[in-house]
Amino acid sequence: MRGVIMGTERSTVDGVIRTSARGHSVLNSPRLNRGTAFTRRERRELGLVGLVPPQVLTQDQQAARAYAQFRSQPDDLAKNVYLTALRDRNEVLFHRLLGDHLAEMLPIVYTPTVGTAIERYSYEYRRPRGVYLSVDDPDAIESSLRASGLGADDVDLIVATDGEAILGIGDWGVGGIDIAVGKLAVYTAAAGVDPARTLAVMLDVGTDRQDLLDDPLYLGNRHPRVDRDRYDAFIDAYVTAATKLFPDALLHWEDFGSSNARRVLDRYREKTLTFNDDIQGTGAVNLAAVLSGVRAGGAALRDHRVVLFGAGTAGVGIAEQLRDAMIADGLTSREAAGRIWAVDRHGLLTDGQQGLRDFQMPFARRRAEVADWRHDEDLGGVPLAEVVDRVRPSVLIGTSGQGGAFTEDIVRSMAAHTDRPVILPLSNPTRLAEAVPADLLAWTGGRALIATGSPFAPVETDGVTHHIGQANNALVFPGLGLGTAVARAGRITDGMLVAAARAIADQTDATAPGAPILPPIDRLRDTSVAVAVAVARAAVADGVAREPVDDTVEERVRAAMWLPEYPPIEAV
Ligand SMILES: NC(=O)C1=CN([C@@H]2O[C@H](COP(=O)(O)OP(=O)(O)OC[C@H]3O[C@@H](n4cnc5c(N)ncnc54)[C@H](O)[C@@H]3O)[C@@H](O)[C@H]2O)C=CC1
Ligand SMILES: CC(=O)C(=O)O
Ligand SMILES: [Mg+2]
Repeated sequence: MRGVIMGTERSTVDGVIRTSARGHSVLNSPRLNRGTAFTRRERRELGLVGLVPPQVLTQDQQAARAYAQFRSQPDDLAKNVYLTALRDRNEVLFHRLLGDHLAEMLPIVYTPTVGTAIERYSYEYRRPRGVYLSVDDPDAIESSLRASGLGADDVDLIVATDGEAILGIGDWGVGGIDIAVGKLAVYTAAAGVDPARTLAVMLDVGTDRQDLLDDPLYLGNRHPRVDRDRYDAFIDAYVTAATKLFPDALLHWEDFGSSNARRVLDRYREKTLTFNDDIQGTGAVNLAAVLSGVRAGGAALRDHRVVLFGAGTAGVGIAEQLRDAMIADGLTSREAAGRIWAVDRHGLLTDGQQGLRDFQMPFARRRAEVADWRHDEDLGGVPLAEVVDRVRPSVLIGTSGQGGAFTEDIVRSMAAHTDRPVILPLSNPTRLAEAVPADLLAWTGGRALIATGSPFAPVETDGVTHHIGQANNALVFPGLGLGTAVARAGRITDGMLVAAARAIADQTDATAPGAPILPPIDRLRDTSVAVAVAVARAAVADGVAREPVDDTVEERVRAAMWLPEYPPIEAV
């Protein structure tokens, strides 16, 4: 725990924090501070007598007061700001509160409210969190990472973003750091990743959002995003420095623009311990939702037809994992790809289509195949409605960031040909969901099996309460990170992702009326344990584990989980 404050160590043997800090230095460190919960002895030894009010509270009392303060905030953004401030004051208490009220608070620290916090970043800014690396100062990358105070053995995980494709809301420049910070909160809440052993990194390469460039309060680099050569050199310098300083850390990439996301992952995935959440995490959670939905519907995965709307980072990541799962289910690679129809901003992906991107090509249909389908001149291709009419899909997935794109006509057309349509409007935040569950259930007579990217309340139809699963990569990445750490895996393999997906699907039984197709958020910790166990085993099977895994793996996973308790603290 060197990153906390000079002169502070947390023993790996007895868990005791030993610190030479005194007085305000202790209170101002969110990792050392426990405010009114410092005991009388601790107050005396740490020079705190007179600096905090006399009463000593338990953590339970502190948590009750903080929860009341949270509840009294006027709106969700204010709640987000409140929790951020709490995290900056007393990190253990923040995680205690989040863990106790996960279903209520996750939408505040994560999607959807984190999207608003990112849009408002330069206005709501109070204090920095994480490391801000600038493309204009590449020589400072290493020293900035060192300035975190963390040493080679101190970091398990770094979440980095360049802020270009935040959720579905686009380029928000430096404000994007809040998605990295939000993901880290989820890692800890869901899988007990020790927050002291993580870092959020903003890779500031500029922004193309003119409003931000014109805004005098904007806090990031005030220039357009740099060209590809400078970009790649900067990313390379970051990876080189991060892997040199923190050789065991998992490098997590979040919310990059689609071509950069793919290129960066492809460049480093074989060389280092790295993972793109939007491609791989989303692919895995979606696979879990489809496996669970398909199981409830009764037909084998290989017999399904999938229409995917929005073939960007997440969409193509999903298509790849579905294709691979269908291959595992007995189809050839060609047959499997043939069961997926991907639609993007110019309609169905077809070969030779203008603007088709490299990573989309494996999912482009032959033009001849759709020659007599209705084309929309303005769109420049076959629209979603026509694709659904022709294909009669049993699975419809949205990763387009286009709120309301799954219209009543489209959904009714789909539902006319399948008993249990699996419909996954995955776009975030909430207003960008391709459809809302209440409509989907109304249009399908309650038959749709639904999961959404952002949380939705249960829906009542014909006396059945339908619980809506949240198909968010939050079901995947925390357990993936934990399992990777327990097995000391050197790489993230496709096998580890499939194992995560299967473990999630096994956590729920969607056959009961109204049951969700994914495990609920309030069981996120158990889900993450199941994912971590499956991931650790898969790491061994794939030959990337440096730690053996045996029957005790679940115990080891649970033992590795950090808990939001105040550890013993001693003045030295
Ligand atoms: N539930 C989850 O776990 C996740 C959800 N997402 C959501 O998926 C959405 C997309 O995210 P990314 O793939 O990272 O972004 P992206 O920008 O890489 O992909 C979006 C794709 O949608 C396409 N598109 C835009 N307008 C369209 C239109 N009118 N019709 C059809 N396609 C259109 C774009 O051309 C692009 O290919 C976001 O809303 C994001 O929040 C992303 C990752 C995880
Ligand atoms: C959940 C997530 O990673 C996204 O919407 O980008
Ligand atoms: Mg994301």
